Amino acid sequence: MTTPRDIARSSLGNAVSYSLEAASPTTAFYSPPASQGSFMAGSLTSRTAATAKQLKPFNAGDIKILLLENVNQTGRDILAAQGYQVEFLKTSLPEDQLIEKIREVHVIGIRSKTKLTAKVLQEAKNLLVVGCFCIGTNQVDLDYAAKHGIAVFNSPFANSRSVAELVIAEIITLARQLGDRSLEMHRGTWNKVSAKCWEIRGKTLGIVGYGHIGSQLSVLAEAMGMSVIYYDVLTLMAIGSARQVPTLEKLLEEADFVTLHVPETPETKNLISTKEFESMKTGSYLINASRGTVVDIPALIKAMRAGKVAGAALDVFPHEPAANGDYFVNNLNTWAEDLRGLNNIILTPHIGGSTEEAQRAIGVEVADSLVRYINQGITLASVNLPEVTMRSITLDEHDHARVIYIHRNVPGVLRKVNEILAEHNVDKQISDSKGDIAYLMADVSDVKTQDIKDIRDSLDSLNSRILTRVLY
Ligand SMILES: NC(=O)C1=CN([C@@H]2O[C@H](COP(=O)(O)OP(=O)(O)OC[C@H]3O[C@@H](n4cnc5c(N)ncnc54)[C@H](O)[C@@H]3O)[C@@H](O)[C@H]2O)C=CC1
Ligand SMILES: O=C(O)CCC(=O)C(=O)O
Repeated sequence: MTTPRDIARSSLGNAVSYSLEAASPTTAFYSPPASQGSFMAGSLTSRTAATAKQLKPFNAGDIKILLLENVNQTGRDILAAQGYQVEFLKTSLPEDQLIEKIREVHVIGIRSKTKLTAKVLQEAKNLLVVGCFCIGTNQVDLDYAAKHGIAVFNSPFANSRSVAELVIAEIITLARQLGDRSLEMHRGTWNKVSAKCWEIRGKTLGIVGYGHIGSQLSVLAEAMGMSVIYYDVLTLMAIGSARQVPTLEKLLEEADFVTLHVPETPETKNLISTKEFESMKTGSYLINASRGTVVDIPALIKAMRAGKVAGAALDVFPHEPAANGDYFVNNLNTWAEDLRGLNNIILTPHIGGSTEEAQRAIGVEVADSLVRYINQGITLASVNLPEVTMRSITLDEHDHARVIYIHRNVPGVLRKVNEILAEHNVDKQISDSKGDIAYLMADVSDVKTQDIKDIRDSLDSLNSRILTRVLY
């Protein structure tokens, strides 16, 4: 069934199909300015596409991109170098304003705060793709997006090291009560104490979630003389001398410092609550730089007041404000003032991944993924669509077109698609599925402008269709 979104998105395609002849020879080729789109190792897009033909599903200038949450300059440059229209905002937007804006755009770039729920996405009639300029993708309804042919990309590990380094800093800061001493000095109080201040050498670090961040942290912690144990739902190879433990309870019973590096899922909601605090060693410490929902904060407050937990560092919270300002109060999270009143607690505004290095690398990685997807339909690194890639159509290949057909994964689709493509020479074709959704890409030759419209119209008429794009 054709939805308003499909009509809006294909009308972009139609509008541009007819502008094919009007495209100037230079705009038909991919040649971003050398000064743009590269940082350090450089943008993948600008490195790999030199001899590739830039496929024209549209005039690049028709593509509207909204970048929220202060996406790094590197990413903005790569997208602007393509000639897309890029609107940039430093903050995220409240839902009503987001809905207004998202109706207009083909691409949205966000970080962790912008919630792309089904309610928001259903208003996004033109949206082709979402770029999460971060690791976490829990803020996007990935399933809804896939079912409506909206690809989602993220940066799976460019900020892992930054988070791991922050956690190392926090372990020492908590062990030495540095936060409290510093606050006292700022207030003019000299308070030289050693009671309950510790070296971290020889202490046990318990890592919950031994993925990119957890395993990186494991290496750093061992280098500083800590013993590392970890708990993960998967059996994972231990790095160095680290040791996997079979249950969360076992980890909590053994660790002096517990640090959380799991994604936000229904299973990780309140993963650490009253029962888990009871299992922890008296005088141990908790660090959470994963997602705010993973810790039951009222239970943490109780455990800290009771002396069970000697210190905590929280970088993430169940409700985080959309912009910087004086927002960390009870209006946002009912327990905010209780938390602020505790001793030896480090509270940071979700800055785990906020380093120049991480943000620059993320900007390049995600912008490259977006450009590849918009211009060539390549889904490599997509988190919600099957990962499909094919070599580019080259400048020598005239009258070639790339057909992309996102469809429901039901029997008989390939036969019908190939009947439609049969009048042309299919040079290469690939198809893959992920759950209910399949992604087919075919490069066909001997295709004239009128054929492009016919191919798209025929594919659009199939009832398995989610989205058709023909790039040429
Ligand atoms: N504070 C910040 O600025 C940042 C926070 N993050 C958060 O950190 C999380 C972890 O990041 P990565 O290490 O890159 O993710 P990852 O996907 O590489 O690793 C997560 C690990 O957690 C494990 N896991 C999942 N559910 C679990 C459960 N119930 N119990 C135990 N283990 C479980 C997985 O098997 C996996 O090994 C992200 O999902 C994100 O939410 C990521 C980057 C920056
Ligand atoms: O830097 C950000 O805004 C988000 C960092 C984060 O939590 C992530 O990458 O998942």
